[in-house]
Amino acid sequence: MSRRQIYAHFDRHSQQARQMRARDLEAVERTVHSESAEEIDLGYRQVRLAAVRFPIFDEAGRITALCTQATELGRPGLQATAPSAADAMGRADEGVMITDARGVILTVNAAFTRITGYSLQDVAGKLPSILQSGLHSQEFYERLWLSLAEHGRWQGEIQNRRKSGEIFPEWLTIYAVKGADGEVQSYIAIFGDSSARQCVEFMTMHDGLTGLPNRKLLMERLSDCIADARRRRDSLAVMLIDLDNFKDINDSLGHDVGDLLLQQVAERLRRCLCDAHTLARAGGDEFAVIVRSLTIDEIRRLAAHTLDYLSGSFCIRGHELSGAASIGISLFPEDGDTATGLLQNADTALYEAKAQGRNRFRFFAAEMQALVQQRMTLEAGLRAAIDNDRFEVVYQPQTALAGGELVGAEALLRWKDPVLGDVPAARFIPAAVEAGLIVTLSEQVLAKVLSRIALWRRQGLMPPRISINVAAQQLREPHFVEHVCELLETRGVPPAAICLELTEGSLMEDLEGASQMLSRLTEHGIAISIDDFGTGYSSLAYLGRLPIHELKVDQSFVRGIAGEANKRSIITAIIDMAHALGMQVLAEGIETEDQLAFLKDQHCEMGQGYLFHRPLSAEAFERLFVPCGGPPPRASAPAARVVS
Ligand SMILES: Nc1nc2c(ncn2[C@@H]2O[C@H](COP(=O)(O)OP(=O)(O)OP(=O)(O)O)[C@@H](O)[C@H]2O)c(=O)[nH]1
Repeated sequence: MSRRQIYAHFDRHSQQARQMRARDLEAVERTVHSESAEEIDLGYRQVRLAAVRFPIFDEAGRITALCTQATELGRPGLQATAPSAADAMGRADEGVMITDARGVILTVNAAFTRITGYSLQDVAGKLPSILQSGLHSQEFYERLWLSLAEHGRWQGEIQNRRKSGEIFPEWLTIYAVKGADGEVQSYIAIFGDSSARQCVEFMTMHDGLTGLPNRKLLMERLSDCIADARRRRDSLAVMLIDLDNFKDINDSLGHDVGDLLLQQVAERLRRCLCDAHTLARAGGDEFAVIVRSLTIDEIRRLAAHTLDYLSGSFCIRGHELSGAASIGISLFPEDGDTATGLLQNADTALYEAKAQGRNRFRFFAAEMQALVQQRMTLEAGLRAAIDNDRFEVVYQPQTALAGGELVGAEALLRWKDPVLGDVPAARFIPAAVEAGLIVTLSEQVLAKVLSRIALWRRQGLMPPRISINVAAQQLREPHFVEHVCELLETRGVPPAAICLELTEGSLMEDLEGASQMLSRLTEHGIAISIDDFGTGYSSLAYLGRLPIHELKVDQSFVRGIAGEANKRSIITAIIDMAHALGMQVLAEGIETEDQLAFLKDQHCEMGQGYLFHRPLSAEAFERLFVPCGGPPPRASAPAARVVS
């Protein structure tokens, strides 16, 4: 190619680029779609195109992109005539419908027939309402027509009905085509499911993981449904479905497995809820359902059915996982008449369902708001108390029943909040569990107690063995044993100086895992005590297999010593069996001489309670220590016996 030919080649292309750009700019400036017939010289052949340009708008009505769809019309010479609109429409992938200014359908293209099932003969002369699904409110259509009148276009997702009766979502753009006099001459509606534009729009309105409508689309649909329910005086409810303890699955098996579970849950929900209800992913592990035209009883049954349906296990990468969930429900109009209000109150009801133990549904009730508010205040207070180290550890002494000497103490938490005042442990511990703060809090206490023991030892004092409570959630931490050992080592505290107290329930959650963990703790020389013994359902046969040093008889039994023969029998049985298994027994909540006498009679080794001491501050407690040189307190744990 000569230099002149090369220049000519580039000239031709830059000229074509300028022409195309001019057409793009024109479509952008006019903010309407435009159609044109174009010829492109590819150098090796001429191409004739029917091009349609669509501006793509953001929510504020600004143009964010321009989409050009061009269809080759054939080589010049093969097709001598200029492309007609019908020709371009016939080749388009998207459904196209053209109406006159009154909305009467003039023509449709082949893609329209493919998507809707209606031929041109079926719809010519009819109104587009032939496609209506009945799922949109009057207000929805009013907004559509208003937008067409004001801006000359409308764009959005619409649920339409095919000739077969099936309802389908489509991304629709309608243009009002005006004549020179400014009057609307016709409307062009373009819809389909194969263009990049629709794909982009779909992505902004749908959740990428599950393909469900996202929160944005949920809010739009909910607003439409509210308007529709108001107009038709129909019922409407919002169900918020949140998976229970989903975080544990992410934490233990990884986000990938969590993602797969979310996808399968979405699929199961799709199957469980028929098309009449709109399902969306509201965010995280939360799904929302817009329930239309059901009575309260029907909604109740739907919620119970949904929980049932989800609670069947899911098999993901070889793991059997639970899809158990909680549901909060709000009703229109009594619980709110806006999308935001209904969702907020469904969320409050959901919070209540979680607080009451999960795997249940709750309808919103006005009094829940106060409860939720209280819990949120408590949770915020807890977070601040943890951050600002506002918890005080007090020590309740433990006494040998036979000789009366000090043998240990249980570290107990006290919280005096600047706003909430004294908050009892029975209130803040469950709240910390509920808020997912119990592990952080327990670790803080452990570190605090070990630092105090280290300080006493540095001061030459000889503290007795200190018992520290361990939460069930801590046992699930994979590096719990290492963490405890590291804390002991860095503070220079011997393992025998502490005893870890666990509840029966926390062991029974995963007996195998707990057994391994306890073995490792005792191998390091740490004593183990079972708290609140007798209140759970664990059998001594199970516990006998675990390396446990001590059983604590729950104070409810001790309180019953005076008047309830069965409580006395239970205590006797616990003590006898514990001794047979090589464990010592400590009775909690001893308040009277009679209780003490009975327990001594049964050879219960130790006790704690107001009869001996109330919980004491660290300073008051240390005054009980035996001075150096005196008889040493029993700081070392008795050997645990494992019965196989
Ligand atoms: N795998 C995965 N996890 C997500 C996704 N979005 C949010 N999450 C996680 O989902 C969890 C949801 O938190 P919560 O609902 O408070 O936790 P939960 O364990 O289910 O607790 P409850 O709802 O109180 O039973 C968080 O740990 C998020 O990190 C996602 O797309 N994929």
